[in-house]
Amino acid sequence: MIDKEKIQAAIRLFIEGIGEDPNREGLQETPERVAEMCEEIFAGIGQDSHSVIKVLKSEKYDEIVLLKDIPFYSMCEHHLLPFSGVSHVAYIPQGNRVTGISKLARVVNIEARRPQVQERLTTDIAESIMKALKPKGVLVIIEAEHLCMTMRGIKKPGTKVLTSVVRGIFRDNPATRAEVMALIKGH
Ligand SMILES: Nc1nc2c(ncn2[C@@H]2O[C@H](COP(=O)(O)OP(=O)(O)OP(=O)(O)O)[C@@H](O)[C@H]2O)c(=O)[nH]1
Ligand SMILES: [Zn+2]
Repeated sequence: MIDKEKIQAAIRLFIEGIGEDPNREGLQETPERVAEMCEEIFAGIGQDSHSVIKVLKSEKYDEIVLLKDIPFYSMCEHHLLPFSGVSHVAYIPQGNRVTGISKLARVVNIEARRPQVQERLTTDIAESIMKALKPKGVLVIIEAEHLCMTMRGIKKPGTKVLTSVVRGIFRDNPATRAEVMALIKGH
């Protein structure tokens, strides 16, 4: 649960810490705004993403399902700066255990809306789907740009970080993996 009062007190101190005046007109309501914002951007803390996945009982399908280019925003846990980009999520159902496509994007949102590192975000999305659907395989790829690498520090704008987590048949069968990679690349 987000403690808005704590966040507001912290932001007031933070404003003082950077040498600004928390009572200056433009900053007066900032602690409240940041607390409101945190409720949204950290909404995934404490949520079990696998519990949003429900099996659509009437569906009969056991081929690749791919959601491509799902946009996401997350917060780097080292610097509390955003990293964002797109994720691609694919799975192959087992025993017709298909879920609603929006649920996969919901899993991405829940896992992204916490302090994160990209590797853990990628792994947690894949494991959540494995846990809920027990599919033949899962593949998650994330392409992201990290503000902590672009606006500060090493300052390399345009650098993309790619991570992939591959489970089940996508790992064991190169032809199946090649098929989904071709779909992701748009062939
Ligand atoms: N593996 C991984 N590293 C990340 C991610 N986001 C940020 N980092 C890195 O976390 C590291 C933290 O390193 P530190 O040396 O403790 O922090 P720092 O002195 O601010 O590092 P610099 O960014 O190099 O200036 C940096 O190399 C960041 O680039 C991520 O999602 N995954
Ligand atoms: Zn960072």
